[in-house]
Amino acid sequence: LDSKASQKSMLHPKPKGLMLQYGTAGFRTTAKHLDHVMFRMGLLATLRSRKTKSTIGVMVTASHNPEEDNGLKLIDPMGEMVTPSWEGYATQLANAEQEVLCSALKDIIEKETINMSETASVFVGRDTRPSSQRLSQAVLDGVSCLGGQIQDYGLVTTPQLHYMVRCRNTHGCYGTDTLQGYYQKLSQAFIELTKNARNHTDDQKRLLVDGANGIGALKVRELEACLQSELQMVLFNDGSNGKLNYLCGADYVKVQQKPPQGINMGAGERCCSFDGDADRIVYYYNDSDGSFHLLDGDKIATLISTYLKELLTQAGLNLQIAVVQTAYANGSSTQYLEDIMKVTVSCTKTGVKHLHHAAQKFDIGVYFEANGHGTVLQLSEFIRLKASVDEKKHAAKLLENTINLINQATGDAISDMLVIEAVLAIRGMTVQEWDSIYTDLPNRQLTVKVADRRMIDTADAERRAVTPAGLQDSIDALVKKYTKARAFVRPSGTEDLVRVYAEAETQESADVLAHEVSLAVYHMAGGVGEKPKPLK
Ligand SMILES: CC(=O)N[C@H]1[C@@H](OP(=O)(O)O)O[C@H](CO)[C@@H](O)[C@@H]1O
Ligand SMILES: [Mg+2]
Repeated sequence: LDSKASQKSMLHPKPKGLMLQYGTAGFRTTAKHLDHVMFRMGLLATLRSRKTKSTIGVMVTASHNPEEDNGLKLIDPMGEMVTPSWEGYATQLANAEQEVLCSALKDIIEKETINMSETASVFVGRDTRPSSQRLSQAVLDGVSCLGGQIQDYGLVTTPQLHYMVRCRNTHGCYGTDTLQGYYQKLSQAFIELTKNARNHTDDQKRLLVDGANGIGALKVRELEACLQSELQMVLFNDGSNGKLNYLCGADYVKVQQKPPQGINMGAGERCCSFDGDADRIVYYYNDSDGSFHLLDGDKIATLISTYLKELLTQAGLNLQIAVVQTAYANGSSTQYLEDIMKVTVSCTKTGVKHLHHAAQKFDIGVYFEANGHGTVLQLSEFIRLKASVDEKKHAAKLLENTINLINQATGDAISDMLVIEAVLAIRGMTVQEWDSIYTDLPNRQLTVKVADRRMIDTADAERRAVTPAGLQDSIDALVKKYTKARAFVRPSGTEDLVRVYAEAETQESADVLAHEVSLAVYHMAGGVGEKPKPLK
């Protein structure tokens, strides 16, 4: 075994000195540097599979990042992200120099007392990046090198692979582990939910979809065939000529606060954007006066939690529903959920794994990052659908179908889109009505380059900077100058920079505050390069 692993690993050599870290959402860097990481993660996934006696997933993708990048995400047995202690192993294994790779492997096997004669099973998927096929081949090499069984799903969205893993390890209780099984489960639930919906006119059924020139676009096409025209999607940025994530996709729309290129929006038309691996979604529309309105993860969480809360009441179920957010959640959304909806709101660090974990603590946990990554957890365990009164029966049926529509393994742009479309149809709500539930505080996100972003340490779910000394005091003093203002800074977990967030009563104040805070970071936390310039 040893000699096989070391021989094979020679075919996937590690560039000497290259150090990478399993970050907020896995490995991510320029595709050229990833071959050895892929091979080694194939090895690691096989160990993880033996350890858990379950199927493990490996997804090759760099999500919303540029086409030239790539990356990898490891998926644990229930379809969730890999557990933190194994993220540590992933980093160790990725960084081991060639000569010590085998002993690094042995260390893990010993520490975790892994029985190498157990069978191992690994599911592999990839996005549409040009480098993904070659890199996923390296993963497969790693798996077969340690004798693991492989199922290669080829081109799938990240959440589809999470779904497959969950299906396999729950022995069919969650669904069938094929693409057809995925489309059928979602589309049946969607059709059940919407077929008797009040205002499901052709107008209401129309949705413009920006596929970010990625995998989401391909998969929307496949889904479409199963929806029996209950949803009429018009697809833009389908990858036929544009570049992946370039001037389009959910991240671009959220950060730039403007529509993607390549979409043809009529006034009031409902539009959505996926990111490059289709695990995020944001909605938006243009007013009749041409002004752009974004409905981000916070608006989505509000819509879904309000709908679920109402259904629970109608079904006579007394369950605690909570919304989990991060510091990036718009202050208006938090206020609306807590004060008007009387829903518990909890705030965690950035990164889906933190939100997912926090959401598991409630009967029903709705979690969304402001950028549109999120889902709902634990519906099925708690809802016993034994309603007797007719009205209750109806609500219970709606709940049952809603559960089937949700990908509980992870945030899923396709599933979230169908949930949102169903809720809007059931409530007979336009995108403008949804938007007007509360009004976002104007906000701005900026980034600052510093010599070492680890200089900044945060506390209180990243809302306060503990180091460098004095930085938080400066931020507090700046925030005080504006009405309804809030600002915070944190080191990114995926890029070598510091992120700055500010919100305030007017866009102008939010912009100025974000710039002032950027300057404070630049001066106090070792900024490099040009001083941050004010926004125009
Ligand atoms: C402000 C922001 O959007 N941050 C993103 C980004 O993390 P950073 O740690 O901020 O780089 O990428 C993560 C992975 O995709 C995502 O979970 C997170 O929400
Ligand atoms: Mg993504």
